[in-house]
Amino acid sequence: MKITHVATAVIERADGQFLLGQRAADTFYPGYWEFPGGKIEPGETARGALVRELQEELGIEVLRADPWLRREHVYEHAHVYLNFFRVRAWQGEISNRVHSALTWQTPGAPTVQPMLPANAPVLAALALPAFYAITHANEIGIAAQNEALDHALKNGLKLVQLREPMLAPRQREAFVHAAVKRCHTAGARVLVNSDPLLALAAGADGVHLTSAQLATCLTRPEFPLVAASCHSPAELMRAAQLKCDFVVYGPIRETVTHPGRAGLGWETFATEINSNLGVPPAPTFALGGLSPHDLDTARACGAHGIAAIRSAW
Ligand SMILES: Nc1nc2c([nH]c(=O)n2[C@H]2C[C@H](O)[C@@H](COP(=O)(O)OP(=O)(O)OP(=O)(O)O)O2)c(=O)[nH]1
Repeated sequence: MKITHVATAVIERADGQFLLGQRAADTFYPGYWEFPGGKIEPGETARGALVRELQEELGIEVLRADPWLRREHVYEHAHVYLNFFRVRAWQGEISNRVHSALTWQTPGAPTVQPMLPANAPVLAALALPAFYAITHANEIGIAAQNEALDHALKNGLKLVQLREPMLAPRQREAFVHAAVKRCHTAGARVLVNSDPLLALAAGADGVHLTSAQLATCLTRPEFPLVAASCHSPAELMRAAQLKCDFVVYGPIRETVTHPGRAGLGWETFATEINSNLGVPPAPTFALGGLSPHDLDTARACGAHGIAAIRSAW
């Protein structure tokens, strides 16, 4: 079946809610909810199609569209390749011109059903926050890390990686058990770096695989969340094949943790995460010498968000 290329928009208001439209009666999957967008016409870029579709469907002019996820799905009627953009800036009032209804929804808590089948992973990705904080108790000490973690959780941190390969096993175990409780009490999700058994024992939400583990892991570990560290397009592809929920990719800049490893820079980062791997990559957090100030640049390059060790605490 020939592939139909589609451009789709996650249109987001300043309060974080995003827009869904209900497919009209005369379409495939009538009554199903979808992101606004449509087929890319011959000669059009994905971005060009997005701008045109949002004008036609909603009467708005897109001011900025950041590339985000790609998804491939085979329906009975079509084999689609969806190019998702995040749209946070537009001009004009949204008006409903083609859908049965429009609704604003909260990431992670949609209240409408059914969704188009291709979109389940997209909705899961939308529920991931833009910032992924990584611990380094081995460097700053366990007490200081606990204090910093509590402070960050109080300020809204929602996704944490406990990355403590250098702590002695007993200390690491105690730190991880306590940190998982701290995160859950604050409503944050938490992954344990490289140790599925400890992640399971501590009740963590998932495991974060090192790139070496990614290379040898044959099936997706059984956790609600599985993430991986990637440093090349081949590793991005492997993570996508394993159905990782997200990856971190870098380093963007040279870091204290990896001295001598030159930074990729934003241009290479953008080229590599947007390259055609044969399989669309998982949502990607940029990593390596970054702070929340870099979020805007990361998003313009196609990242989901930013991951950080030092600037997180
Ligand atoms: N707009 C949109 N389409 C999606 C999403 N998810 C998803 O699988 N699709 C699929 C459904 C369609 O097969 C295709 C979108 O093309 P479309 O909306 O222009 O096409 P259509 O077949 O509904 O209508 P038409 O242009 O043939 O009249 O992509 C989504 O979130 N939004």
